[in-house]
Amino acid sequence: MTQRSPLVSYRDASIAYGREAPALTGVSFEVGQGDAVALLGPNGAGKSTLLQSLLGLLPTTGTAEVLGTTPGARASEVGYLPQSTHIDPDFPVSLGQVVMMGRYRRLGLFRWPGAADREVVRRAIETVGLTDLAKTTFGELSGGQRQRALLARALATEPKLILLDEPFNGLDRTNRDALIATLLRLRETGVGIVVSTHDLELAHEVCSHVLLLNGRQIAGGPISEALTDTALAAAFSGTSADTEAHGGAHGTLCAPGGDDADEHERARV
Ligand SMILES: Nc1ncnc2c1ncn2[C@@H]1O[C@H](COP(=O)(O)OP(=O)(O)OP(=O)(O)O)[C@@H](O)[C@H]1O
Repeated sequence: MTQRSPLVSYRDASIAYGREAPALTGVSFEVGQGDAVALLGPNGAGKSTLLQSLLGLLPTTGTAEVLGTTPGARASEVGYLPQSTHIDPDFPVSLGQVVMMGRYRRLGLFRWPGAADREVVRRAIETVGLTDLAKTTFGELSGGQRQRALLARALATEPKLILLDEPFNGLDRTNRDALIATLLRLRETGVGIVVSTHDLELAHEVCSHVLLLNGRQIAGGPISEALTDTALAAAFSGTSADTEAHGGAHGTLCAPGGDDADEHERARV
């Protein structure tokens, strides 16, 4: 893959769960270095399905390439932040150790981490702004801090591409701002991002591109062109009257940010 090749290239891709009819069809998009693509759509639209496909976990027909090859083939270079985690908060493991777990994906289980690996882990924790809490037990962190710690764990693999499944759900303003700053920094370093979200404000703040989904791709492209009220109405059929009532292009459902998670609900679609 050359430097200029896209990190992700999908052309008319369909994704199915086993032998069932495809959950998502007609997906065509690219992610270049430093691009961030917001996946928007109602519940059940196929956002998580597309992320699973990018991870190589679901059968995908059509053209589907991640890092120049079949999805899943270069899994250690793709970071993933799932909607929920299985780390038991009572398990006595520090934030730093959780992030080092991510590094083991890159090292393999049988290589002992060296100074360079510890430095990568330190930087990952610094990137998410949790250096002061590196020795704190994971269970003692707030929900938002845990989310940032898990992003640091994903960053410890030094991914070229990072996939995030609704990472902003329930975050307070401080953690939300920290996560946004982290994602913007990652974009500057050339990392590609695909993030599923219900949050239009976030899409505008973080993302360069958008895919509107509802069982199929409704629209896609640069956010300033593709995120129109018409496209939103088509994707969120049933809420189109509301959407139109708020008028204007470029995601005018966005509400100004508030100081707590409740206020963000107003910007959710
Ligand atoms: N494990 C599964 N087996 C079969 N079908 C599934 C499975 N998981 C999801 N689906 C179906 O795939 C479709 C897309 O679901 P998906 O979870 O990708 O939507 P989503 O956009 O991520 O929704 P949400 O915003 O609620 O997370 C839905 O019809 C859903 O029922």
